[in-house]
Amino acid sequence: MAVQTADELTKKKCKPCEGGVEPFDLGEARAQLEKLPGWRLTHDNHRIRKDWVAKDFMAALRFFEECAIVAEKDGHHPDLHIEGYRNVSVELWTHAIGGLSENDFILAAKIDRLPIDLK
Ligand SMILES: C[C@H](O)[C@H](O)[C@H]1CNC2=NC(N)=NC(=O)C2=N1
Repeated sequence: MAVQTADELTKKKCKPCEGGVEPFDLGEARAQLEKLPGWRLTHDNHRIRKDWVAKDFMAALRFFEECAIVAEKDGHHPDLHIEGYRNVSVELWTHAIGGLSENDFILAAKIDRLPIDLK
């Protein structure tokens, strides 16, 4: 998969995925992450994750709601983590293929455009 800019990714819509798609290999994932500041590989390079510190608990949950709206619109869903009432992380992977697909990078780029009240 050719590397896309964050802007190019935000212009795309996630495609329904029920398997049968080859996951990104490590090289492809690393190359695409260059265009997505703050995102890193986790879970043996099968997921991508980014962390924020929200202003407070409600700001964290408002951010999660924004993420949920984008996820539902695109039909692709993040794992959402909150610890210590305001430390939030979003983790993305394509469950149907047990690894990373273009959908994960599309959603990451869209999530980066969402409003969040930071600490
Ligand atoms: C048909 C539709 O694409 C699937 O049910 C979607 C729903 N949301 C999803 N979200 C994520 N992260 N991975 C999936 O494999 C997935 N599958």
